[in-house]
Amino acid sequence: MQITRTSLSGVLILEPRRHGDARGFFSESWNRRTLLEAGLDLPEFVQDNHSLSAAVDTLRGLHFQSPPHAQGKLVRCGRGRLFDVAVDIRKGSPTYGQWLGEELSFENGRQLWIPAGFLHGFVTREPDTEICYKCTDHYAPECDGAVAWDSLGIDWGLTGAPLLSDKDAVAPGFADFDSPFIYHDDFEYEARS
Ligand SMILES: Cc1cn([C@H]2C[C@H](O)[C@@H](COP(=O)(O)OP(=O)(O)O[C@H]3O[C@@H](C)C(=O)[C@@H](O)[C@H]3O)O2)c(=O)[nH]c1=O
Repeated sequence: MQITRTSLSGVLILEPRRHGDARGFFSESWNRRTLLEAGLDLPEFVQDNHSLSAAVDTLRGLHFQSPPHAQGKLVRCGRGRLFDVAVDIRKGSPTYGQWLGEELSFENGRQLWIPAGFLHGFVTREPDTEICYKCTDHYAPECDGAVAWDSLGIDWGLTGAPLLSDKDAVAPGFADFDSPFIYHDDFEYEARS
């Protein structure tokens, strides 16, 4: 398991080992003990999500759930290829309002750990792309929120107009967004030697 820090404290790239053989590969896509041994103690996951986006340039986001149902998400791509985006919305964070994007694909098996306190969204780069993510809290529609995908200057790498949900098409811009999250400095991951 390779764990890599990113430009946003708390957001990590995880690359589980793939055991290839004549049949294909085997990979432990989630193993709490392996991560603990690597020095990473993630919160408990209570819900797994899986969605299919049929068309290229399907864009879902940018989403969050407010406390008390804030969600950390461990994201991977089950099929196809997508560009996954996290935006720091922790008030007082040195990187507040900054975003990062990572390509997650079936091919690269990469995962993105996005703690609570971030917006999350993605755009598909291949047809019939599937995303799978583990969440640290249950779906709570009353705490569900969205920020307009095009209000943060994110380079989504679109090839045409994005396909959006009705909800995402009318989401408020980041300038009008009052984040419910406060920064606290305990997001650093220290690899154990
Ligand atoms: C998110 C969610 C939706 N639903 C329902 C509500 C609705 O009828 C249908 C589709 O919901 P949405 O349009 O919100 O789905 P979607 O736009 O895919 O929402 C997801 O986007 C990505 C970027 C995230 O980070 C997720 O947390 C989630 O917000 O599924 C659930 O039953 N459970 C859930 O956990």
